[in-house]
Amino acid sequence: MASFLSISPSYSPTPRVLSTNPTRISSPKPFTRISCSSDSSAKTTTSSKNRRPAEENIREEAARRDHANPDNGHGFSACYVPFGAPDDSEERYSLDEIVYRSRSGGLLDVRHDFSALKKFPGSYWRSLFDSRAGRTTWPYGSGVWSKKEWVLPEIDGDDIVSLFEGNSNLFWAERFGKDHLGMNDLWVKHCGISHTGSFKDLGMTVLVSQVNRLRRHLKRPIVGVGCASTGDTSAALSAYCAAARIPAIVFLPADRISVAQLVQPIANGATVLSLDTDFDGCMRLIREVTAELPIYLANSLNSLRLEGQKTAAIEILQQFDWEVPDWVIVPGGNLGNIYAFYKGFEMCRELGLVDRVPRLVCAQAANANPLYLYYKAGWTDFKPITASQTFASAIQIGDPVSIDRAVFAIRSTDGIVEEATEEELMDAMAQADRTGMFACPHTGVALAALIKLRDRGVIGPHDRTVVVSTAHGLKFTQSKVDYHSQEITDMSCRVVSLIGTVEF
Ligand SMILES: Cc1ncc(COP(=O)(O)O)c(C=O)c1O
Ligand SMILES: N[C@@H](CCOP(=O)(O)O)C(=O)O
Repeated sequence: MASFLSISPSYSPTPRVLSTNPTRISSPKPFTRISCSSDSSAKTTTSSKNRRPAEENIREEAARRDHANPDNGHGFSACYVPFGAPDDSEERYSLDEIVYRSRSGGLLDVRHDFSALKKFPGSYWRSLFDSRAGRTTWPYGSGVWSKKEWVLPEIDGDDIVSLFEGNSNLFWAERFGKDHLGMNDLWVKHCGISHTGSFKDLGMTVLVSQVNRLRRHLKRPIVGVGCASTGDTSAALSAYCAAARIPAIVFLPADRISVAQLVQPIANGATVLSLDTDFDGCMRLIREVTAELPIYLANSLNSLRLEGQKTAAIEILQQFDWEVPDWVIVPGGNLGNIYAFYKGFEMCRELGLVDRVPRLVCAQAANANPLYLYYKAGWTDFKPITASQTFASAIQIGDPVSIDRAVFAIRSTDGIVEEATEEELMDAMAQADRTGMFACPHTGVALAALIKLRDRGVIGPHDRTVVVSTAHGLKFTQSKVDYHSQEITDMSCRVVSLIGTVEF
């Protein structure tokens, strides 16, 4: 397999543009990095053992680089449109507007100007993204901002709030695939190896950067950013807001998130409200609060988040050297992420980086399965449910805001929705741990769905399959303690590891 971090030995920040139509793509002069020595605008300095003057930081260096190359924009742009709107829809909003819903009350989507992006062939984008991967150049060292032109093309690098998120591990799950599934090409995309321990960092860097732009640059009177959360969105929001000196407020369902998750926003100095309701109740409340007060909404109802999350899909293709896997399995709750994956894959197809998209599987806990029920009913008559308690507590959601986005993603990829009972997800998680993982229960849901699809022969032994691990197991240790202590009512805990003390 190709290494994700492999940079061509003759690394050049100006990728070679292969074009069959040189007139359309004439001298794109893309993203040139200016070396300090040749840049007359650089400050004079006493020492310059690195590529930039000693007193300059990487943000300032990037600003100088952009200042010296004002044509780097290439006219890339994006705006909000109603979700599913035709290309010529007149309803559209600047990303600098504060708007979460279309005129008819439906979802919004961020739409990029594909005619501008298509001026460059897929080979150009592939080599541009590859040249930036895993480096430390501001802001492209981030896995999200390495795809800046496809994310928020117009934001100034100076407004970006990044903790160099993304570039997460995609590893070959050799033993789990072999021992439990008879598979030889099973992979885990570990989005939980991340700054706050979940994939939410990918979307939050984008949303908080845009808020930073609105506050600093455009002087909008936004007093803070708020979200409802089952524990991961709140952690990511708090971290990015703390990094940017922006106040954050988080609404959490009392007693339904792990201690590790709860302590994250507290440590980051966010205002934490623990409410006597479930996630869906917290979501209703934050929507009311953000409609009334100058507090910006950070949940994935806000389509900006998905622009960051979609980069995990692009990264998977990049890590496979732009080969497309057959299946990608994503645990679903509020259902923004399954659409984000679809969008990332589909953009790569439409812009010529790859020639097809993988089939998507959305995996839900049986105790919180509104999408699964809808799928089983042949997509007729969606009914929100009251989700029951599940060890996969971050997806205990009965009324997902992105239901329409998820249906679109599944239908467009000939996808599947599967569910996992508590016993199935906990056993799958424990089995995975025995093969060297330390999976979270949500990843257990995805693995349990995979086991079922293999048992039914839907996924073949040689199908290249990616399971998306959405959070780090260390955030959910109590579920593992309960399992291995065999303290769970009505669960046989058949993959238990004995816990005991030995006296010497
Ligand atoms: C760890 C984890 N996995 C999966 C999900 C599901 O993602 P989505 O809500 O985008 O469906 C969430 C949050 O909802 C989560 O926190
Ligand atoms: N699991 C999420 C639930 C909220 O989802 P969001 O993507 O709409 O923010 C969480 O961690 O809060």
